[in-house]
Amino acid sequence: MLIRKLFKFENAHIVRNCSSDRCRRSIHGHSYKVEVLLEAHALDHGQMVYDFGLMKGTIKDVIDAFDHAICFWDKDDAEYIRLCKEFSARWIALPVSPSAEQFARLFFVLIDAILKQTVMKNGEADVLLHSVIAHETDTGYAQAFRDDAYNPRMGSIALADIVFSDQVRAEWGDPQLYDKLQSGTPLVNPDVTLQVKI
Ligand SMILES: Nc1nc2c(c(=O)[nH]1)N=C([C@H](O)[C@H](O)COP(=O)(O)OP(=O)(O)OP(=O)(O)O)CN2
Repeated sequence: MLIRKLFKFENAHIVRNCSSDRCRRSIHGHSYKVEVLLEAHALDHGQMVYDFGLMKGTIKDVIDAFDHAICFWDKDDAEYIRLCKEFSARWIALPVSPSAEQFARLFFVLIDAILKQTVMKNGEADVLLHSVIAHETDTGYAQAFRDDAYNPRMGSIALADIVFSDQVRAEWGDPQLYDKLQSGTPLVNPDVTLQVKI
């Protein structure tokens, strides 16, 4: 069974080397919508694949980091990168270009790491990230599956190569969030008291 939760953020970028002229050499923004699809073959004690409420913890925090930020490819022109950092407190350096395709892959890698480190407390069984859909506009989206996220032919994405500005990190409920994610620190879900014996 699949469940899906939708997240939203506003973000600015340039996508170098693309065919669309407006896209490749003018900073522009999008109101992104990100669909996170989780898969399981059994249900938790609440008879859910994974409580939507739990997805509003670390998963939401990581996606929200991209809100009101500028993203740039770390291979972009050094002066452009310097100016992005100078004029925007919220910036994110990426190891890949910020196309819809790469956003879908980036979020897959980030959320996959979160789920792998999450200590589930309510009987959740084999919850896996199925795919991530990144809507760049109302009419265009990309969907990344596991094979895409870790496909070196599409560019390698390591957590250490996604760099969040100090301002982005400071605005997290837990400013150590990304350090914890990189070091494999367990992310423990809240304990649950069962009202009905099973
Ligand atoms: N496959 C992709 N194609 C394009 C991407 C992308 O990420 N993946 N990105 C862009 C630009 O960022 C552009 O801003 C969006 O392009 P487009 O869909 O053409 O935008 P419109 O606002 O013109 O959309 P309409 O709904 O068709 O008006 C370009 N291509």
